[in-house]
Amino acid sequence: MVEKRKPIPVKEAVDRVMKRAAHVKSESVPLEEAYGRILAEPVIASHPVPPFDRSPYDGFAVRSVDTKGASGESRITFTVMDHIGAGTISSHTLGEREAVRIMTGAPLPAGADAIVMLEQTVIDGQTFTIRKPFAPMENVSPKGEDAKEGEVIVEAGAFIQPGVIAVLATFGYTNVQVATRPIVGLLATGTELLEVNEPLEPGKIRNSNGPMIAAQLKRMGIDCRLLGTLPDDEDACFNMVKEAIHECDAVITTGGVSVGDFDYLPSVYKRLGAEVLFNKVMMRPGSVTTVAHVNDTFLFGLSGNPSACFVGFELFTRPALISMMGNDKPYLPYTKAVLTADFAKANPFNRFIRAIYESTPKGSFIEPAGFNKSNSVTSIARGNAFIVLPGGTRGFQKGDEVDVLLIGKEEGVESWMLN
Ligand SMILES: Nc1nc2c(c(=O)[nH]1)N[C@H]1C(S)=C(S)[C@@H](COP(=O)(O)OP(=O)(O)OC[C@H]3O[C@@H](n4cnc5c(N)ncnc54)[C@H](O)[C@@H]3O)O[C@H]1N2
Ligand code: MOO
Ligand SMILES: [Mg+2]
Repeated sequence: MVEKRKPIPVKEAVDRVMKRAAHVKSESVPLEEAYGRILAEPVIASHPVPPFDRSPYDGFAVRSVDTKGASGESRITFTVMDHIGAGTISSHTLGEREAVRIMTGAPLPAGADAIVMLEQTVIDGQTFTIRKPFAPMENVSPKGEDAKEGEVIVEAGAFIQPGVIAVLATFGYTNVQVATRPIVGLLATGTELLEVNEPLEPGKIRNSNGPMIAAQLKRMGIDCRLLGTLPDDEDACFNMVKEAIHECDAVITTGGVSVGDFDYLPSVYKRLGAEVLFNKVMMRPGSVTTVAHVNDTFLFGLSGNPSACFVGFELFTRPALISMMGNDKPYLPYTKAVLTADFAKANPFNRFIRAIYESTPKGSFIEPAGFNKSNSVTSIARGNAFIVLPGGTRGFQKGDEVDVLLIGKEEGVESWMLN
């Protein structure tokens, strides 16, 4: 008899996966390799930024007290005693109506408490005049204005984007403590599968899911262990997965998760004694996506159908792996957009339509990315987002506002916004 599966809502499925996403360890990496990793320690300012009062302009450092009373009719004259650029310290201490010619980034000389921009002066040899008074600290970039010593600048768990790299460099982190990347094994199953370099044969197709998933992982900065391609053979699949769970934090398979005569993943999970978190989700495509857990290893049983496989990864595998690295923004960014084409089909379950999203000054628009069945490979190539239509609806028209999840963004968001 065909196994009867109980479908659960997408949100419930996402929650069940996320609850099991345990943190991986951390490791130290050189700063040059830290981009794209997840911080395992907060970045704390080890000194004030800037570390000294400095000039934000090319100009003259003066004592504000000497500028009192300056006006167009009564200009005040200063004598230039020294000349410094960024990186150099003046040994001169300013006396009455003395100035140091100073360039952007250079520390204020002793006695100085204001900067006159070059454009605010009339220069004559070693002297210049000004026509307005300057307040104490006017045009000065004071020590600590950007960061105070001891301040937490970036929290642990943050995605290391180029700005975080800049802050790490500022504070002299030659090495950074980051979350280790989960070790992920990837296995494609299917007797019909040919390798990419093989010519087509009757009844066969090339394995496109394997390379696609490897690229989805790569987009997250995660390399995978390629476990190859296996025919629909229960023992072969069982042995491969059994071996892989000892070495991997997650094993991703594609194919063989439905109820067909050659769909062996359900019996593989049973033989492994794995806890199946779910094997039917109220969504299309990807309804048969199965997630299981055994010996601290996730088993992501993604569907063989390419679009279903892609959606299953983005909805379940991706946030789980991100959360395992301690990042608290694991979910796809959510937004809304206006449909620019009708979508007449009924949606018994939540539908995730591969779509082309565009944000313009006139608003955000979205259209399905062509042929959109579960077995479509082309719509994945054309899309950059999912249109999400709620289950139990039908007949969305051009002009309707729909829910959208954005794909391929460097950083995600903190919560899953849909049901
Ligand atoms: N009686 C039922 N039949 C099916 C059901 C169902 O509920 N009852 N579910 C359907 C749905 S929905 C999906 S999705 C598929 C899921 O199938 P499997 O995950 O078991 O995957 P396979 O049977 O192995 O293959 C399905 C399809 O995908 C192609 N495929 C497989 N692997 C790859 C790959 N690596 N690269 C490219 N394409 C791949 C395969 O050739 C098949 O065409 O089941 C429905 N059936
Ligand atoms: O899992 Mo199937 O793709 O629902 O489409
Ligand atoms: Mg099948």
